[in-house]
Amino acid sequence: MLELRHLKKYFHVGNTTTKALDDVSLSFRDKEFVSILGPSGSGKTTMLNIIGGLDKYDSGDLLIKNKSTKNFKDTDWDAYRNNSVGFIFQSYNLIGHLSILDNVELGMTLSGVSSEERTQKAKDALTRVGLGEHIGKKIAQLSGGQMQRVAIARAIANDPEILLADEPTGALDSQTSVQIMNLIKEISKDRLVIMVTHDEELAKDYSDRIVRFADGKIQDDTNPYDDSNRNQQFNLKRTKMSWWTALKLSFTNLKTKKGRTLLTAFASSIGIISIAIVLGLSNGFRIQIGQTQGETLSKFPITISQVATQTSVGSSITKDKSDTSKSENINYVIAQQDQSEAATHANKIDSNYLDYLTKINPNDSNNISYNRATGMNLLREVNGKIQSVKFSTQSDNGSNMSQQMSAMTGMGVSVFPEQLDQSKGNFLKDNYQLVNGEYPSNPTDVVLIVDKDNKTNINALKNLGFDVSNDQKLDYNQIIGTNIKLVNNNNYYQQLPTGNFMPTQDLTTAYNNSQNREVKVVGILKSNENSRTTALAPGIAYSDKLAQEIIQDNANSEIVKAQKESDNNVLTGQPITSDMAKTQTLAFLGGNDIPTSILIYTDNFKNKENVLTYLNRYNEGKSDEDKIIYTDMAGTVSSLTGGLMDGITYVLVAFAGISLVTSMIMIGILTYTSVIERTKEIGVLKALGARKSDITHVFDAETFILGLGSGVLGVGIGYLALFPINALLYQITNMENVANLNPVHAIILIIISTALTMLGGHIPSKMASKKDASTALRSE
Ligand SMILES: Nc1ncnc2c1ncn2[C@@H]1O[C@H](COP(=O)(O)OP(=O)(O)OP(=O)(O)O)[C@@H](O)[C@H]1O
Repeated sequence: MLELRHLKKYFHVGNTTTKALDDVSLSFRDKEFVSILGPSGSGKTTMLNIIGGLDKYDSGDLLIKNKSTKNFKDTDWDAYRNNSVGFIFQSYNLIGHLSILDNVELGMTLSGVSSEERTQKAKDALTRVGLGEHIGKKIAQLSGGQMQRVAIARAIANDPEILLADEPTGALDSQTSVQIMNLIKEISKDRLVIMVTHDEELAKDYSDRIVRFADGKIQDDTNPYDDSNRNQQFNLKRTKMSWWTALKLSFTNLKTKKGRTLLTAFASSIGIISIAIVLGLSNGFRIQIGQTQGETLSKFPITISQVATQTSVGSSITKDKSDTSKSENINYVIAQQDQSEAATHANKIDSNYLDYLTKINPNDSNNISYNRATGMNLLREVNGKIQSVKFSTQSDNGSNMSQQMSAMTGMGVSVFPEQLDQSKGNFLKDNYQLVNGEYPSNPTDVVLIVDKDNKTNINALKNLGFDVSNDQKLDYNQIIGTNIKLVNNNNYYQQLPTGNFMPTQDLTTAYNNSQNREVKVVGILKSNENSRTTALAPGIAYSDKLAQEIIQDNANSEIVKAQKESDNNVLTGQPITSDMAKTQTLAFLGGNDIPTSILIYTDNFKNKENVLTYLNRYNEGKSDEDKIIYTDMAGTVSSLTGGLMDGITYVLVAFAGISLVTSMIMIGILTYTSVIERTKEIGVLKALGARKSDITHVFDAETFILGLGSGVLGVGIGYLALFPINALLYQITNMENVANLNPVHAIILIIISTALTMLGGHIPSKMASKKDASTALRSE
């Protein structure tokens, strides 16, 4: 069965060498009860450990069923310990945090015996050792003798061929010792039992054979055996601990020290808590800033006018850096263009550029509004009388052209933005709420914009033909449904014999012309409370489509043709002095479809950046003269806040991250302590056949539980902490629910916490797995 051939095991400590086994040769029968006797330190335990595969020999050979173990790998030893050997120790070596049944089942759990079978076997073994009635007890509730019985049950549960007992009665009174010896004696009937003892009497009374040891050598053998049976087969079944067993072992272990585990989980969750709060705050602020950005930016669109001021173009105005100091030595003056004059730039907006703008990515900006200097020939019937009206907030009731034109340029225009992608929201619906009527659906639908108190510009109403005085109230239905006829140039202007044109005197005929378009006030809108956009000024607002249709109608009208040919204004007869003035006059008459200004609205800084990049790309490779210069009033402020927010978040997360690393180190220390505390358990597990990696798993499982626990705890507390933080912020800033933790961030944090703690605990786990089984078992 077992044969030791010239086995040597020396221990070297400092300069001294202890010959624990000094050329020991010994053979054992398949079934016998052998007692090893000898003085303390003679090498008995060492031999037992080597036979059990807990310790390695230096030289010689150990043959198991005639198979040499010289080339055994760790996994072979693990399997041998698990399948073939059962251990009984003087100090029982039970795992205190497991139940009696779990202790007995542990070895079978390692070798993958099914759960029913191993419970059955464990119960059988416990019955056999006389503990059938005590199965429900905890280890700590047992007497010494009972503990040793559990240990014996554990050793024989899987029916090993060899039972190794190291002073099994050493800690028991004589009466209990007899009971235990009887039990072992009975067990030895069908297997090899090797027992180390100091007790001569017990050895003589119970064993079949006594081997005496002294100084690592065999002194005497009462019943030597010459192993001649060479036909025995030796087979090993590999062991493997499942993750579930590892988790269970660690979980029950953690349960025994609840207080410490909870405190540790809490301490290491502090890092997670702080990161959760920082992320929640920055996430919330980001959303708030996003909203504010949207609001601010729709107030400050990117503006492209026919005449631009160049302050926004870095390259155009360069400062002379050199001549700042030596003004005393200068004897000349410098002629220089006026700053404001130098800063103006005529943008050559043409159909090319307009095309380019329609290709802006709708995700960056979906709303572009065009202001055209087109005049509108509008007529309305008021109290049975046809009168000329207009969409303007100018007070002058006359038809002064330059005033009309100026009303249509710059901020506060009354053209609502065009959408590049109709499917992506609706500027009016998103930013304006309906006070009455409906949102416009046709190009000829116009709306009246009012402020939050339902006030609108009195001139807008007067110019529409309403006879109103300041603070007068008008019913919604007086305004909604107002019909206005839009007359084309040919039907509106008549040519005088002088060649000049003038509006027709017969307004009724013009009003009733079937070619007229019918414009209708369909709704009253005010800006959403949370949007606060003021893109549209109080007064009438209409779509750019309407302006475009007018231009289409009038592009080839008589008056436009005449104006194109004439150097005089065909309405006033006055000479036109500049190209600019001519363009403007033509535009007013509908002879020019180039907008006077274009406003591009974006929702946030990133999109705005993208749009600006897109606009800059148009200028690439163009001469200064041909460049189109835009104005971005909100630009500087916005990039500043965006960057600042990012910066603050990074710094705070970095600080919080430090505490995360601290907790990782803490978990490392804790696992290390746990490894020290559980050294005995590691020894037991190894004695039962656990592999190195199984031991690592047990401790990895422990850190996994801790990491997951502290992650969940941290995120949970983080979420809770956001409530008082939000309440505080509400008091300070009046903003509701600012802090707001993204669930994705929460999950990532839990994963990070688990991963980091496992990382922190992995080194001690590895150390644990490397622990020498015999040393581990010797530890107290
Ligand atoms: N890990 C070790 N490192 C150094 N020396 C060791 C180690 N293990 C055992 N020894 C030494 O080897 C010798 C044999 O020890 P062993 O434990 O086998 O003796 P023993 O006969 O079982 O003694 P006891 O009856 O007191 O248990 C002793 O001198 C002991 O100090």
